[in-house]
Amino acid sequence: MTQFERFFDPSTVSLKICGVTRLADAEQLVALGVDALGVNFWPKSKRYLAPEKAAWLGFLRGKILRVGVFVNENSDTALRLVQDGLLDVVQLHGDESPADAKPFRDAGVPFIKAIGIKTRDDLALATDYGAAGLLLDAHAPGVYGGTGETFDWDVARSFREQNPGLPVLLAGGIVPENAALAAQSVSPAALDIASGAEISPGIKDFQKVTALLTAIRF
Ligand SMILES: O=C(O)c1ccccc1N[C@@H]1O[C@H](COP(=O)(O)O)[C@@H](O)[C@H]1O
Repeated sequence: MTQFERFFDPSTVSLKICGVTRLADAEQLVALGVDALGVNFWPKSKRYLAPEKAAWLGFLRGKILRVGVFVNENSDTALRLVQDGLLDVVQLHGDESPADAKPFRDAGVPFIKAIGIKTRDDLALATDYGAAGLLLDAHAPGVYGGTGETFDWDVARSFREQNPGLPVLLAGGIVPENAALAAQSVSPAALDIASGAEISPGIKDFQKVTALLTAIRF
C-alpha cells in the first residue's frame, strides 16, 4: 500500500497534523510517525505560510503525505505547488463548489474537500466533488477552520456509514483527551488536528502529538 492509500484507508485511523510552518517541526512529525501534515496557504489563517516560503516541503517528499490547505483560492497556486513537487494533496477548505474542483479533477490532482457541519443538509453536495476524501469540520463562518470547535460526530458517523466508498476525515476541536473517543465513535480514515496539537498558532507541541498518536493507536 502506498503512503497515499494508507492515509485514506478506512480500516485504520491515520493522523494529520495541520498548520505546520517550519521544516524542523515537520521533521519531528516524520520521526514520530505522523501520517500527514497540512500547510495552510490561506492568508488570513493564524497558521499561514506564504507559497514562496514553502520550498522546504520538497525535503519531505515520500516521508509524509504533504497536504496544502486553500480557502476559496484560484486553483493555479495549488496546482503549481503540486507540479513543483511540494504537495501531494490539495485541501479545499472554503466555500468551493463541485464545479470549482474541476481543475483538480481534470489535472488528476487528488484533493480533500472540507465541509463545515451545522446540520446534515450541509452534506447534500458532498458526493458531487469527486474528492479523494471528505473532511468534516465544525461550521466556522468567516474563519473556515482551525477554531478548536467540535460538531455533532453522529452526523459524521452516519455519513461514513452511508458512503462506504468515500473516505471521511474528522476535524474540529480534536485534542489528546477526546481523540480516542472521536476515532471510536466515527471510525474515520483520519483525524485532522490544528489547534489541538500546538503551543501557539503554527508552532507544534510534540507531547500533544505523541498523546494523539497513542490515543488513536488503541
Ligand atoms: O488552521 C487554520 O487556521 C485553518 C484556517 C482555515 C481553514 C482551515 C484551517 N485548518 C483546518 O481546520 C481544521 C480543524 O482545526 P482545529 O483542530 O479545530 O483547530 C483542520 O481540518 C485544519 O486542517
